[in-house]
Order: sequence, then structure tokens, then C-alpha cells
Amino acid sequence: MRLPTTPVTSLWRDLRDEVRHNYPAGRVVLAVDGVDGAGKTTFADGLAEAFSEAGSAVYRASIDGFHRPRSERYARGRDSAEGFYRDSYDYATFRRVLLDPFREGAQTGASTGFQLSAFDVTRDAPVEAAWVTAPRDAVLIVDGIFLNRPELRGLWNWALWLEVPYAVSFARMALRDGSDPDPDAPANARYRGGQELYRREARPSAAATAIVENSDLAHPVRIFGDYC
Ligand SMILES: Nc1ncnc2c1ncn2[C@@H]1O[C@H](COP(=O)(O)OP(=O)(O)OP(=O)(O)O)[C@@H](O)[C@H]1O
Ligand SMILES: Cc1cn([C@H]2C[C@H](O)[C@@H](COP(=O)(O)O)O2)c(=O)[nH]c1=O
Repeated sequence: MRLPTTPVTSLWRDLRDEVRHNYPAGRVVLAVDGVDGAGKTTFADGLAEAFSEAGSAVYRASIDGFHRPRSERYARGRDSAEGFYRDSYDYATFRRVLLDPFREGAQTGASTGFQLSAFDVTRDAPVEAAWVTAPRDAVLIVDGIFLNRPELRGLWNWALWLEVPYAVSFARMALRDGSDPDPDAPANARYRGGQELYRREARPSAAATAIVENSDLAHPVRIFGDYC
């Protein structure tokens, strides 16, 4: 399907062309990172459509499909920002069932299967996702928080950081989820504090390959250097 031409789709196409210039063939893995509510899912879905219209086989996953069980996520306390940053996700499973077999498929003639999710955070239970195979030149786009942390950086061919102020991201989540729009609300402390810890420790905008300011959803803007 051909996307319309708008400032948003033009940016998706520019980013796609940049990735394809650097990785014209073989398996490619992209990360779309940003704070909760930055627009990661929406942006990653759009980027996937841009790859798709250019003929690539594209697979989508979210780190949200690899949560750890509540008992582990809350081990440091229900409101712990440190727990949010350090204990939210099962990166070993993420690598074992998705990243590693997806990459291996470039060598095995696409016979290696991978799973796009492993855990349902709402049910707090593992999911038995289908094993999927893909053509040799497939693209995988993963969205989610904390993807530019040091333990994950080496996994991506290309990583995006979506820059959005907390006032905007919490307002979006309030509209979407009915949560408190105030970034300073006690109910948001775990999430905001976890993001601040991440930004301090991991400097995600500096680690990313590209940065997009995504406050105006109709006009995302590519930015460069040490803007953040
Ligand atoms: N380009 C867009 N145009 C209109 N609305 C958008 C756009 N991008 C995101 N939104 C809206 O903003 C909200 C947050 O977007 P999205 O779910 O993509 O963010 P996210 O970063 O993936 O969030 P989370 O980390 O909480 O999963 C959603 O309600 C979504 O519908
Ligand atoms: C309630 C709430 C949740 N989230 C997101 C953050 C996590 O990825 C999941 C699970 O959160 P938990 O606190 O580890 O159970 O949901 C969020 O961003 N904002 C919220 O208010």
C-alpha cells in the first residue's frame, strides 16, 4: 500500500532510505526508543509501513511483549523508579526467542523461527506466541522504553530516540489510559523517575543513531547533535 505524502510519512521515508543506504541487504534490526507516551508504537508502525511500501518484509515487536512477572518487577517496591528501570524486562528471553534467531535467519536461509512476544503484562503470564520465519533480507523494528541502555545497544543496526517533554508525554498517556497528566503526580513517580535514571545512566539520545523531536505529532522534526 502506498502511503500518502505528509511531513510524517516523508520523515519515515527519509529514515528508511538512510537505513537502506547503510544496510542494503541482509537482516536489519531497528530500535525506536523514547519515554512512555513519546509515540514509539505509532512511529515504529509508520516506519514499518515505509519499509513495506519499498518492498521489504517487515516484522514488528515491542519490548512490552517481554515484561518480567509482577513479583519480579515490584521486588524493589511497587513505586520504585529503580525497579522500573532495572527490573521491568526479561532481556535474556528477548534475545533467546527473538533477536538471536532473527539474526541467525540471515545465515540459515530463513529456516530459523523466532517469536515476537513472550509475556502478557496484563494477564501477568507467559504467552505461547507462534514461531515465525522470514525472508533473508527481513527488517525487524522493535519499539519500547530503555532500548538504548548499554546492555542492548550492540543489538541494533540503527536506533531512534524520540524526544518529547514530560508534559506532553504524560498528557498523551492521560488521554489514552486515563492516568494523571501531571508529570509530578505521585502516581507517575515510578515511571518518570525510571526514565530520569535511564537518561542519567545511559544517555540514550547520545547513544541513538537518530533523534526525532516528536511533540507535534503531525510535524516530527529530525534533530542533530547535543540538542537534548
Ligand atoms: N502521529 C500521531 N498522530 C496522532 N496521535 C498519535 C500519534 N502518535 C502517537 N499518538 C497518540 O499518542 C499516544 C501515545 O502514542 P504511542 O502509544 O504510540 O506512544 P508510546 O511511546 O508507544 O507509549 P507507551 O510507551 O506508553 O506504549 C497514543 O494515544 C497515540 O494514539
Ligand atoms: C500503570 C502504568 C503503567 N505504565 C507502563 C509501564 C510498564 O511498561 C507497564 C507496567 O508497569 P508496572 O508499573 O511495572 O506494572 O505499564 C506506564 O507507563 N504508566 C502507568 O501509569
